[in-house]
Amino acid sequence: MLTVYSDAHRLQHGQSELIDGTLKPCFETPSRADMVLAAVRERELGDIIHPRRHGLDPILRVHDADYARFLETAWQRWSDMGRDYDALPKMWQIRRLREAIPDHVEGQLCYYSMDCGTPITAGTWAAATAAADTALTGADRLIGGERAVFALTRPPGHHAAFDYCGGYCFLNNAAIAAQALRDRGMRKVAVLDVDYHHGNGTQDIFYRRADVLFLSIHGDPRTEYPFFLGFADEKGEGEGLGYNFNFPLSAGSCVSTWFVALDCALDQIARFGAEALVVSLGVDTYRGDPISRFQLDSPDFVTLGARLAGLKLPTLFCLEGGYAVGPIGTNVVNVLAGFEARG
Ligand SMILES: NCCCCCC(=O)NO
Ligand SMILES: [Zn+2]
Repeated sequence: MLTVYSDAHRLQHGQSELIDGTLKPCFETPSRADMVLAAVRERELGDIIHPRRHGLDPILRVHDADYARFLETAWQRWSDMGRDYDALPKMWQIRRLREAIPDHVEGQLCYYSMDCGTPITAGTWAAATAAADTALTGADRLIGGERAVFALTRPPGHHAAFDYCGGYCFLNNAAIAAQALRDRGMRKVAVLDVDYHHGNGTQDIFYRRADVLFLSIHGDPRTEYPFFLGFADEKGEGEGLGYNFNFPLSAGSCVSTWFVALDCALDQIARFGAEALVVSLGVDTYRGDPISRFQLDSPDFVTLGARLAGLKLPTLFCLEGGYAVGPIGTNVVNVLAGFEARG
C-alpha cells in the first residue's frame, strides 16, 4: 500500500494542553508520526511519497474562508503582541453571548476554537496545510487507480469543522479528501471514523448532504469528548437526513461490541452504494491508550483492516488519533496490513 507523508508535520509541536486542571505536555506530538513512519518502513508496507501542493481551493471546499484566514494569520498576529508561547483560548463564545466575530486575534482565537487543547504555534498553518495536501495526494492516487492509500496525516483533522478547530485538529483532512473525490467524479463517498472520539468536525461538514455518508463509532459523548455531538439520534438534516450514522459505545465496551458496531456501519456503507471509502483512522481505541477507554488490542487492528477490505472499495486511510506512542506504529500498520492481506 502506498503511503503519503510529509516531514512538515513536525512544524506542529504544541507545548501544553489543559488536562486535569493543569497545563501538561501535549499528547499529540511529532513522535506519533515518527513511530508510524518507522513501522511503515519496517513492515515494508509499500512506497512512500511526498504530497503535491494543492493550494487553498480544496480546503475552502469544506472550510469557511474567514476561518482559514484566521488559521493562516493567527500566529503572526499573536506574536506581534510580544507573545512567544502557544496561542490557546481562555474563554468561549458560549450561549447568549454575542456571536459577532471579534476583530482582535485573542477574541477570534476564542470564537474559532472548540477547546483549549489545540495550540496554534508558529508552524501550525504550514503543518495543517501539508496534512491536507497529504490527504489530497492520497485522493489523487485513488482517482488514478490505486486500490488503497495511507495518508500519514498529522495534525489530525476529524474534529475540525466548517469553521472551528479543536481536538488537536485544524483542517479536516478526511473531509477535504472526501470532497476532492466528489469533485473528481465519484458520485457517492463514505467517510468512516473509527477513532475513539466522535468525528464532530466531519459530521458538521457533511450533515446536510446525501452524497457523502458519514459514520462514526466512538466513546459515548455522555461521558467522552467531544460531549456535545455524536449521539445516535443525529441522523442528518434536510437532504442529508439518513446519511449520518453515529454508533456511540459506553466507555469500557468490549471488543466484540465494537466489532458489532463496525459490521453495522459496513452494512450501511454497502447499502449506500459508496464508490470510495475514506477512513478516519484513529487508533486511540487501543486498550493502552492514555486518554481513551476502549479495549482493542493490537491483533484486533488486523481484523479491522480485513473487515474494511471486505467492502472492495477504493480506500483512503487518514491518520487521526492514537496516543500510546510505543505501539502506535504497530497498531496503524496492522490495520493497513490486514486490509492488504484480505486482497
Ligand atoms: N483534549 C481533549 C481530548 C481530545 C481528543 C483528541 C482525539 O484523539 N480525537 O480523536
Ligand atoms: Zn481520538
